Amino acid sequence: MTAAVDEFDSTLALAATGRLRDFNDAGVLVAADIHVASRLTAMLGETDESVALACALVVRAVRAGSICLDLAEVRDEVGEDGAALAWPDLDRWLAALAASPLLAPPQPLRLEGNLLYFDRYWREEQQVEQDLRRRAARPAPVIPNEAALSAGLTRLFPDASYDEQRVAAETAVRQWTTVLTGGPGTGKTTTVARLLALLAEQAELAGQRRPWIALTAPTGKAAARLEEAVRYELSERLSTQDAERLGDFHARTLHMLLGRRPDSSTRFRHDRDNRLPHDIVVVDETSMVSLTMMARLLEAVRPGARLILVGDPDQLASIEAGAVLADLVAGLVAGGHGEAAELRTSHRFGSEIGDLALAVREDRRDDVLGLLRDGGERVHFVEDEDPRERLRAVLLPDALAIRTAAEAGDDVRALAALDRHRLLCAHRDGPWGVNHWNRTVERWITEATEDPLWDTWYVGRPVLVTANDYGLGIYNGDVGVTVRRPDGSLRVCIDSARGRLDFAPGRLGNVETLHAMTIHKAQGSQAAEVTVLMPGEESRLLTRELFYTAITRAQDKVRVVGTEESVRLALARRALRATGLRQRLIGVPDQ
Ligand SMILES: Nc1ncnc2c1ncn2[C@@H]1O[C@H](COP(=O)(O)OP(=O)(O)OP(=O)(O)O)[C@@H](O)[C@H]1O
Repeated sequence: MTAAVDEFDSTLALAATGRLRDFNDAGVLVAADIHVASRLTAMLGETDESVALACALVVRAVRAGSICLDLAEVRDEVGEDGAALAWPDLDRWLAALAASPLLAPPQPLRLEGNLLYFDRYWREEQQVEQDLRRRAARPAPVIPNEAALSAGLTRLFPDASYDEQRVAAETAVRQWTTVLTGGPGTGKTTTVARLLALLAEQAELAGQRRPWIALTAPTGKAAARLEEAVRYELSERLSTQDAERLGDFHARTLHMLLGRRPDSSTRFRHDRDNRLPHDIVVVDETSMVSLTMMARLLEAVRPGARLILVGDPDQLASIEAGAVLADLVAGLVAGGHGEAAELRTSHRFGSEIGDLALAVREDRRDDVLGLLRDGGERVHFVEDEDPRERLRAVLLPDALAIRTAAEAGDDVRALAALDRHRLLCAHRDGPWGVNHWNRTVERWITEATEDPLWDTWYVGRPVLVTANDYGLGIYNGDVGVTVRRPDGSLRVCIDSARGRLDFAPGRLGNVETLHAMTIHKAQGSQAAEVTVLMPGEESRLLTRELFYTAITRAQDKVRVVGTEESVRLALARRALRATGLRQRLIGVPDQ
């Protein structure tokens, strides 16, 4: 007996036949993968089923954030779902592809070893590689006076606690492109601020003008944090002379720095023909930069400008395709194109969160569980079978504090209350998802206040902006609170990169309630306290990178709610993405 087909299941391509149909029925391919493959093969007259399958699997790979499909690995990567399927023999598959019209001009697909790409990503990867190689091939920056550099390094990185940072800064001074990596609180921003002071001093010694600096990050929130942290370091910790040498600067999102164009979302005003004028470009949260944005950035940076890419390669990669930072760290060094500068020591208060992050990163499972269970004041593990009461005790007081401040029209206090804590979920739906917990917190507020919260917009509703709105000046990732004004009307106060902005609720289209948020959306932001809800053990999203990203959002305290099994599973599963950039930079052809 055959299983009944659900005609309304949007993942099923009912018109598909043969192998594509089998892969669709097994849940490996969805309808969209098959539609793209069917159209491309039909347009170019390709009749070989294995080529259509490869094409559909490339769409699937890109959907999951990969740049390309690794034909040799895909069967293992699909795992159990594909165990009973008829996979093509690798050599025959490669031969069929090599002979396919899809790989003849205009070449919608490109084959590189075992890696199959859509043309666009192949070009972008090639461009990133070539631009990086070109930058590495330039003569190293001239150091006007070695003794002065040494004195500057000692002055700005004075004692043993700065040893790692001093080495990183010296590495950066001597090359055009630097990748500065480190986990939470390892002093990346401190190093950047002091490195900028050092570079400004070097420019002065060489009789050059004050360097023109661009500070940027993929999100408005991350850009604002970078600017604030660099400003703090310069004004509170460094000399007036250092601060004056640097002059004024503002951080902007990468999109804003490159200059948006009304006619394109992937092309910018600054490109190879109209380079950025800056002498130093610092990019924070580089793990969130997609391959496409890295390609656009590299073509826009002047060859003689320094590029400093800062980030944590162990975090989740960009939402869009690519794993650029991790590829750069592995590829640049192994390919001999420059040194990565790695910071390992956490400097933030008690280092429990840093220790936990390091144990997660290094997959030391027993240590991770030990730290979760005996992590002291800053790390908590909630293993209750039903954690609702414990969560209520944490979440409701915060929600009520936001509401009280919002009722009083005090947006500053409401936003401060909102920033105190974040509840992070892996999923949007399901019992451990954002939607469920947003509703749960709203129900608790109703029970506590007897306000039924009928309307979408209520006093104290915290919101997350989910798309850039250049007209309003608010960006994906900005957060806000709905407050009552003295005339009784509701306004939404948003903490944006341009300061606090205030809108009538009706003007905001792309926002969602923020009693809980997904870990993916929390990338690039931090809160004093973070509670992480581990998803059920069957969740495919549960990976080491997801868990690491979640716990490293916490500045003071992290609470993990889940089971030992869910933690062990998270550590065991990797969110790996297929890309060819690492191998290209190393220069070893794929096997
Ligand atoms: N060498 C040092 N000695 C003592 N404290 C330091 C040192 N370097 C940085 N710090 C302090 O440690 C804290 C974290 O530093 P910083 O913000 O530079 O780290 P980060 O790696 O940028 O952190 P994030 O996780 O936010 O990206 C700051 O309070 C900073 O002042």
